[in-house]
Parts: sequence; C-alpha cells; structure tokens
Amino acid sequence: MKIAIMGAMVEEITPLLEFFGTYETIEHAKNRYYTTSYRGIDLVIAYSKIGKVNASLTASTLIEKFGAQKLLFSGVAGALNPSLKVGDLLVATKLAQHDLDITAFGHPHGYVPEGSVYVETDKALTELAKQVALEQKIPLLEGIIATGDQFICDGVKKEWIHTTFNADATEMEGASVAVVCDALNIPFCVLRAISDAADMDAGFSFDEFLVSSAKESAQFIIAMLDEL
Ligand SMILES: Nc1ncnc2c(CN3C[C@H](CCSCCOCCO)[C@@H](O)C3)c[nH]c12
Repeated sequence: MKIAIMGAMVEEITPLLEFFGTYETIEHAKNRYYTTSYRGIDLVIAYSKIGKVNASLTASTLIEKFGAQKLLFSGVAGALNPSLKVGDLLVATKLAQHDLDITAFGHPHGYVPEGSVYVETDKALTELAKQVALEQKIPLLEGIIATGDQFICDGVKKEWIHTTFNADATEMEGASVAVVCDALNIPFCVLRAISDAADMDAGFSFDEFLVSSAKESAQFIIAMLDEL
C-alpha cells in the first residue's frame, strides 16, 4: 500500500518528517517529495506550497508519478463555525471552492459545468479518523470545508463563506485536492487543526498557532496510519 501525506506549508509536514526520521528526497516540478516507509506502508510526503494551483499540481504528482493509492491531507484552517476554537480538529465530509464564481450565468457559487459544488471525502477514511478520535479521546468535528485562493481575515467575508457553503472552516488547498483525488479515483481525507478564526485577528492568531496546530494535525494523521 502506498499512501501520500500532503500539506501546503513546510510547517505542516515538518512534524511528519521529524517523526519518520529517515526519508529519501526527490526533486520534481520545482518541489520536493519525501519517501519513507512506516509499519510496512510506503509513504510519500510533500507540501504543495500555498493555494489551489500548487495543491492540484502536488496532489496530481503524488498520485500519477509516485503511485499513491490513498491521500491524507494534514494542515491548519481558519474557523468559520463559532464552536471551533484554535487547536480543535476537523475532518472534512465534503469540500467546495468559495472563490469559483460564474454566477453571472445563473450557476451557484462554487459550480462550473460538468462539476459539482461539493466533492465528498472517502467515507472509510473519515470513519477511521472518527474511530481514532474516539480511542484517543480527542474531540473531532466532522464538517464542511470551503477552499479559496485567499487568506480570510475579515468578518464579512468569513460570514459570507460560512453562510453560502454552510462551511465549518476555510483554507486554501483542500477542495482542489478533492477534485484531483475524485477525478483519479483515489480515496482521500482532509484533516485540519484550527489556527485562527478567519477574522480581523486571523493573521496574528495564525502566526502564533500555525506550528502547534500543524503539529496536532500531523500527530493525528500518524495515529490514523497506526490503524490503517
Ligand atoms: N484564515 C485562513 N484563511 C485561509 N486559509 C487558512 C489556513 C490554512 N492554510 C494556511 C496558509 C495561509 C496562507 S498565508 C500564510 C502566511 O505566509 C507566511 C509567509 O509569509 C494556506 O496554506 C492556507 C489557516 N487559516 C486560514
């Protein structure tokens, strides 16, 4: 079994590389892919760099070039659901692109022809995440993620995304990973730890909690590998 673990920022995969300790580094398409193995599972790890385009390239490469059969995304997110606080973990049930907009032609936000507003994650992987959370007595919210090529740090925009997509959290890569995995028929899950509230203080909160929240998400992903 070959599993890809993907993040967007180096801080999101550093805890993984530190945990696994030894790994090969392969340079490809202006990025680096780290290969290792863990409990008999072949792993390929990468951070895409920020945003949907970078994430689509990396997700596609992890699958098409490195042969990943499942993809786990680990990282941080901005909370839209007021019950989500910094450090809380969220596993996505489905993801949408909040900045995809051809509403001029009567389509809903996040929709383009031959597509769908939401892409659903793999139910078995989501159930595994919930099982691990139960065993480890870690609260885990199952929710909707809205992805866009913007760092959300404004209450008005935050509320618009929350309401328009009924989304619990926002980030900048998950929905594009979802489109790629769905098209290539690869089971995937997106796990995010909250780093900020996507409001006017988001920048400060993000700077303060990126590392600790990224570590939390990475540790949870490792716990999932132990049960795969
Ligand atoms: N409120 C928010 N809105 C949107 N996304 C997020 C996320 C999730 N990740 C973090 C990172 C933020 C992009 S800029 C990082 C700062 O760069 C520092 C280098 O200058 C991007 O990969 C998306 C956490 N809070 C968010």
